[in-house]
Amino acid sequence: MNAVESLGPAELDGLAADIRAFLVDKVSAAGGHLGSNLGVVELTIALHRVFRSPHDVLLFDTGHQSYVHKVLTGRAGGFDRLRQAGGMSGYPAREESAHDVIENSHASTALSYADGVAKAFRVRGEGSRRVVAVVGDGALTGGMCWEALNNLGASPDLPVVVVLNDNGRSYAPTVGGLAAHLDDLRSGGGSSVFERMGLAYVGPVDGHDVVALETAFRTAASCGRPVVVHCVTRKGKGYAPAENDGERMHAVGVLDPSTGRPVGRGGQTWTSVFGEEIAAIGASRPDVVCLTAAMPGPVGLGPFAARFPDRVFDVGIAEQHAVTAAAGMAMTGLHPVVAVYSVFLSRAFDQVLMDVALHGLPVTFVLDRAGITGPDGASHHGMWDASVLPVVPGIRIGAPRDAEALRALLREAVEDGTGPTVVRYPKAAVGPAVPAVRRVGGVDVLRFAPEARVLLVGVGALAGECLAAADALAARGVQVTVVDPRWTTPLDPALVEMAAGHRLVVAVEDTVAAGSLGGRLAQALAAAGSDTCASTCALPSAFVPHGSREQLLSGYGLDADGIAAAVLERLDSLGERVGLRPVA
Ligand SMILES: Cc1ncc(C[n+]2csc(CCOP(=O)(O)OP(=O)(O)O)c2C)c(N)n1
Ligand SMILES: CC(=O)[C@@H](O)[C@H](O)COP(=O)(O)O
Ligand SMILES: [Mg+2]
Repeated sequence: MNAVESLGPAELDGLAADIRAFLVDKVSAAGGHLGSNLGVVELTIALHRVFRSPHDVLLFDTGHQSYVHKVLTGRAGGFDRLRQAGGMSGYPAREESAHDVIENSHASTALSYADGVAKAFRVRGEGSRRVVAVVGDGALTGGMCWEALNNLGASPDLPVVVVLNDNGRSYAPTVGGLAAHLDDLRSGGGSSVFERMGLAYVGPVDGHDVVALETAFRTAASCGRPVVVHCVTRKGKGYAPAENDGERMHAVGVLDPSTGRPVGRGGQTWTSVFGEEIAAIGASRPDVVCLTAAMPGPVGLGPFAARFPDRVFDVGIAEQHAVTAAAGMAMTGLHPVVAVYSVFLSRAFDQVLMDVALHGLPVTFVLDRAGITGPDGASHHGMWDASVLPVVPGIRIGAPRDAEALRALLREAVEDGTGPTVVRYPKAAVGPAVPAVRRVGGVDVLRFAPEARVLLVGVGALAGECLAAADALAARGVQVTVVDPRWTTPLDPALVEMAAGHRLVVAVEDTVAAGSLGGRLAQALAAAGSDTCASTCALPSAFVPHGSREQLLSGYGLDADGIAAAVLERLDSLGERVGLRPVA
């Protein structure tokens, strides 16, 4: 018997209140997902009273709403270091507990996992084990959910319980026909789409009444076939600052719990610079429209939406649809800007390749949270796009080093009518302006040392670290020229020519080394017969854990000290480290 099974109704109410207070206390201190977890307190308590985790398998779609599950499975102590390096993950983590299954924080996957796990139990003769998938109304707007529902509807003997956590919103209110249907169901209207597809339907259920939830879950558990339990909840329940917040405090930084106000954050971010500039562009370019996958606020489309509400399209958590709908818009004379987090574009690679690039369509992808993001861990770092997308024929990828460069690259991107363009930047405050001393071809020279035998190629936001590294190296007698390629794909011939004039070129990139600019530069130098040694300071093809962006970048040598050390090491290996002045 687990900790919650034996509790009576009064004790259950007390437990729910205690958990809510605990969540506000811990998440306001560490940052994390607050509104979503406040909304699933009773739901998760009821789950653990009815189902025997881990014998029965509990799956959380997206996983950002699994904090209560972690409390109920013995991990309350982990919240003091939530999402910190070496601390507890903000998502289910298999190494943390046998109760955790899905580590991927990308939405709309849990029903497919459920279909697979349940079919595997049947094949293995373990058909008595129930499979429960908790999915939000936002995640349910994702196409994979409907692929899974289609299969579940064809498998009447699978004991899968789909717990639909319907709070009516992702960050913003959930959009589309599904939202209208769920509204109908909430008001008791007609048969559900789920029943029409072959699943059973239980609900709507008050998602904050543990007894009602238990009854519904027991009914569902006993029907031995795929069933949807439609739970109606409130995001942010029990904490007024969350309940009154425009995004219900979906994802927060450190807060003052008494007021809900952010503590210590502020300053210009890449996102805010984008938001201002795209709104300015929209004023002079009526053909520019913007698309978001349920994240208008987080990607910075607020200013554009305020000025041009008819030119912003929130498609729900449906990146594949966003990209191909944008292709349709581009085919029809518009210039769409698809604003998504870098890592979420991964699931729409085919759409970028075959719906946009194959047709040479002018779609601009603005990828926020590119590179190491930090606290959201392995399935959130935007470390793949700049290494995967360069294979797309005709694509151009730009990485700004400062706010002015972002504005310029964005304008160049929306001016380009020949094919897909990408502008990518990290989850960080925008650093100080980094002026160029001159431009050669498309390449900005940031620091020129006439006798330099070393060329540092600083990509995007890491250009500042490269300048600091060059200072450190100069103090030790190693002269370095530093450049910013601006557009990292396609490779600028001026960059190749510049690199060929040096003994060593090191590209510094917030992306996976395989497919990086440094790798492509090495290939181009070899093809040109150059004996320049080309190298890259980048990320490994690995799943990088959570931590702060600064810590993780430093750990991978992507800060000034690490870059300087890498240059010295490579010079050493080339026998070029003569006459080195000792560190002062
Ligand atoms: C593929 C993908 N796109 C976007 C996101 C960002 N994201 C995280 S949670 C969320 C909203 C989820 O809404 P819902 O499923 O209703 O859960 P709730 O927070 O309301 O409980 C979004 C858009 C994501 N995790 N995965
Ligand atoms: C779970 C999810 O994908 C988002 O909520 C994400 O965690 C938000 O990330 P930011 O906090 O970087 O906006
Ligand atoms: Mg929701």
